[in-house]
Amino acid sequence: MALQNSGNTVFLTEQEANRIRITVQNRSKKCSDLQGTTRESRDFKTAKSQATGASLMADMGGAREDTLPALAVGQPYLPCTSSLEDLEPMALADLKLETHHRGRRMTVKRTCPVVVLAGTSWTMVQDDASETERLEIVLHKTRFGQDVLESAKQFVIKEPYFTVTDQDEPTIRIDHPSDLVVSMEDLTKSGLNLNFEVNGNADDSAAAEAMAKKCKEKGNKALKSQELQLAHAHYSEGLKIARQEIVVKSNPDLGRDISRNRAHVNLLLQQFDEAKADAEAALIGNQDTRSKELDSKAYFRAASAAYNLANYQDAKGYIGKQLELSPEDKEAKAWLRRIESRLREQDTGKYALKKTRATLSKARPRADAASFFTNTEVKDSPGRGRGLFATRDISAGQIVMVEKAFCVVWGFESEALTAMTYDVRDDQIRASAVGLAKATVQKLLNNPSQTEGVMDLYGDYEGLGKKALTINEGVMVDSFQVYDIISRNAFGPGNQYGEEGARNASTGLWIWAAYINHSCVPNAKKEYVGDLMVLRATKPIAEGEEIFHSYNESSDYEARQDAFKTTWGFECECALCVVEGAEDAAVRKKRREFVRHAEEFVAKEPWANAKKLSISRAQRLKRSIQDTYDGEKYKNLPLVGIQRIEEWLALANRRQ
Ligand SMILES: C[S@@+](CC[C@H](N)C(=O)[O-])C[C@H]1O[C@@H](n2cnc3c(N)ncnc32)[C@H](O)[C@@H]1O
Repeated sequence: MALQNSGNTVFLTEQEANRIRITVQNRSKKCSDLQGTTRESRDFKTAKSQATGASLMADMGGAREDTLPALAVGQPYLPCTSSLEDLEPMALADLKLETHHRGRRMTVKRTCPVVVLAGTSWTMVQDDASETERLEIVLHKTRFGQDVLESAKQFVIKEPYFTVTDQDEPTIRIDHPSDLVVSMEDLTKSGLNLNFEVNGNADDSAAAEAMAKKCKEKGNKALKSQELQLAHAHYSEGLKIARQEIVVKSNPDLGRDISRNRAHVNLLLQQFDEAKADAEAALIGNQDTRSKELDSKAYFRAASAAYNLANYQDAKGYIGKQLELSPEDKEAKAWLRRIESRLREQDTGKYALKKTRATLSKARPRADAASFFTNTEVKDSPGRGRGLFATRDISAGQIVMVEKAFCVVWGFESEALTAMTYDVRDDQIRASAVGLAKATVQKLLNNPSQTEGVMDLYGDYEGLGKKALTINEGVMVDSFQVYDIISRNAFGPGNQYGEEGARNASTGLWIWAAYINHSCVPNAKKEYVGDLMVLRATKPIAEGEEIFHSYNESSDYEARQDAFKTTWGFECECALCVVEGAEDAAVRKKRREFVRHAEEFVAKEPWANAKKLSISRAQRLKRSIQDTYDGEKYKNLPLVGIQRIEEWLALANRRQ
């Protein structure tokens, strides 16, 4: 992840790095020693107090505002890809340490309050045989703003992974949120038998209809009190019955009504794929006034879902249909204008960026704008994997591409979290945007149609592959795969709304821009308007030429190479790095010193009221850096070391 835009470079002392490394390596060793060991039965009281003590110790580093929590990226493992009904039940007593219990599932009840820590949440659970164990959810502990473990009392764990914490505490550990199924029955407390017996007689159909109606009413009530998840659960329960043949035959509109209502809840929960499908399933198609009114509502919901999925053409189609049914609907007309603006941006690359910027604030940090990609295409870039290439000539200053972020987590949002991660696979410690990875997983769980776009991005770990895999309980998302992709493809949109530090840097994922490779002599530069990335050409780019931007703008050759190696896993061989790398290390050291003086000067001296004396000093500083460059070798290359002091001089001279 590139944190350079936020100005928050994360430094880790050798001592801290070693502490993280040793903790993780010790745990890995412990885990392999313990593999397959039979679990010891635990008495609830002692287990709970042991776990509490250990977890307090574990969170000490993570709870302080001025430190970054350290997390281990252990050996990744795949999420469960089987439906619940294809898994064999197991009991807590069957657990073996450091084992993934593939092909098994376990139903447990929460028996104590949830302990919520910086990166994890844990609680104690019990099975039917009254055995007790610790259950921990790592990072993905919240969903729809609520702690997952707190949201229910009963859970089904798919293919439980039984391991130990860094403090030697045995625990069932959940890394992939799709491996933890929150019991619907527990949420709705209805105790309904959803597999309604279909005997085809009238009594059965009346009873089934009554049951589905009851679910719908409960859903409506929950929606009214803003309990969205609960409303969704009731509607889903109702739909399971209303979509059974016996009810479809006797009351086809019931399923449509519930679908229409669930479409609304889905929009509020940002589950746009299901919102769209529900809205379509709600369509009646009759020409009476009531049906037209209801269909108009359904089309509006479908349009809203499509808009949020950036399918503006679909959104236009749905709104068009709505306007056929309700030609005077003012809201629909306003939406049509909005959608047409997005289509214009998408097709022409013409934006009202000043106006868009003016609409942004901390309360509304995301831009209402479309992406523009037609000047670019993804192609192979020899030695660099894939890259982005110009499909036409682009002049300097012109827009190359504009992209609305797939996901941004702003520093002031509760999800923002940067952690130091130690990856046992390549022995590297990195500052990772774990908050962004978590938000991305969440977004994919909510909208499986987006999976392929994200999973096709560059990463080292193949995980579940590129396609969304869906089973009865929903889509499966491989969290390790997402972390991997985020660490190679995320950028920082900068501190646009304040409240940002190393621990909570703003970070985002722009899928199309993620195909752009790095060069220290780039031909494009990115800027941000909220979560909109605008990439402009800094020099003329010819059709077919590769687009490059800079992942790290440091003027220090060693620091740059280190960042490329650690964060991005490559060695930069651009023209500038070739010349700089061939220089005597003593020359680079001298330049580094001068640049440091210049940076201190820029930080201390405001250019606005700069006196002649300060300007002369700045000129001297610039010259001293300039003199470290060999004019002949750097003839066509940027002198990156002088850029900051040059900017300062330009501003100060303009004021004179
Ligand atoms: C954001 S992705 C860029 C797209 C990527 N090349 C792909 O195939 O999807 C970042 C990764 O691209 C590769 N990369 C980017 N710039 C490079 C360069 N100048 N030289 C070699 N590899 C580069 C590195 O593997 C890096 O981790």
